[in-house]
Amino acid sequence: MEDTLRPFVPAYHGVVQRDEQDYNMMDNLLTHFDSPAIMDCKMGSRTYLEEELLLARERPQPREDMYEKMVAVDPEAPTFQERAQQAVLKTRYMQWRETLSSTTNLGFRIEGFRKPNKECHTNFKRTKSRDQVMEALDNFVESNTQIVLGYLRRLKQLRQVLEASDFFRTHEVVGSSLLFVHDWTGMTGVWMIDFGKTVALPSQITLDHRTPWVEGNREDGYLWGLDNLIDILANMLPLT
Ligand SMILES: O=P(O)(O)O[C@H]1[C@H](O)[C@@H](OP(=O)(O)O)[C@H](OP(=O)(O)O)[C@@H](OP(=O)(O)O)[C@H]1O
Ligand SMILES: Nc1ncnc2c1ncn2[C@@H]1O[C@H](COP(=O)(O)OP(=O)(O)O)[C@@H](O)[C@H]1O
Repeated sequence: MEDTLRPFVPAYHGVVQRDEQDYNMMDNLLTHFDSPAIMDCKMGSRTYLEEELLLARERPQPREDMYEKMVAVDPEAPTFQERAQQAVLKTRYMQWRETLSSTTNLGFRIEGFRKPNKECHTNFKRTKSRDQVMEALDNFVESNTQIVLGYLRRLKQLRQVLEASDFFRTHEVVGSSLLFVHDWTGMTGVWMIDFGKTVALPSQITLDHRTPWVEGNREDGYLWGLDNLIDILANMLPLT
């Protein structure tokens, strides 16, 4: 990854083997915080790669585990055929999760957060509207304006860097998260994590990450989501 993005990703220290398993070594982003609050926001308007969609068409592999996860949230969600199979395709499950949450309408969703007292909040599968998202963010920052300002500053810097980045322009970035961290001293940080589904584009394609996705254009809605996230945080500030 290029130099300009380096302050926004954990430093990577290669692969290590433990008990015949490979592990990616990277900096612990929580090191300099004191009892931090942590939030994971999954960015983008789409959470599966275009190549996953093609594969699902060529070799459909219905998933029973995803059917179970689906009915646990909404017993009415499966179609007649899915009910008969007691299984759903991964892309169908992912699309259902996207429309249920704010991924489709805002281009990001809250996956979960942990408060400094270690209380975990992970029940955001149906957190969809602007107001619902704002309420959850306000809970995370405990209505602290200084924390919101710190996050806004950092997110605006990240947006500037991403808009000018050749790496970003030439990669489809799907399922990647922003990790938000703050503590009682008022220190804040935001980093990009989880690049498991970040793929280089063919040389003739570049993305602006804002144009709506239609199959084939590879757009992922990352910057559109970041715009919405910045806008929502800015609207949480008291009027001056
Ligand atoms: O969040 P829930 O509803 O449980 O669904 C999960 C997440 O979407 C995972 O993405 P992430 O790891 O980014 O959170 C995804 O892994 P992938 O990133 O591999 O697609 C899982 O797919 P499977 O690993 O195939 O089950 C899927 O089951
Ligand atoms: N460099 C890091 N420093 C501290 N915590 C991290 C770091 N990377 C990931 N995490 C924590 O681990 C969680 C899962 O990370 P992620 O990269 O999404 O892994 P996975 O794809 O296995 O879910 C994040 O939400 C965050 O809380």
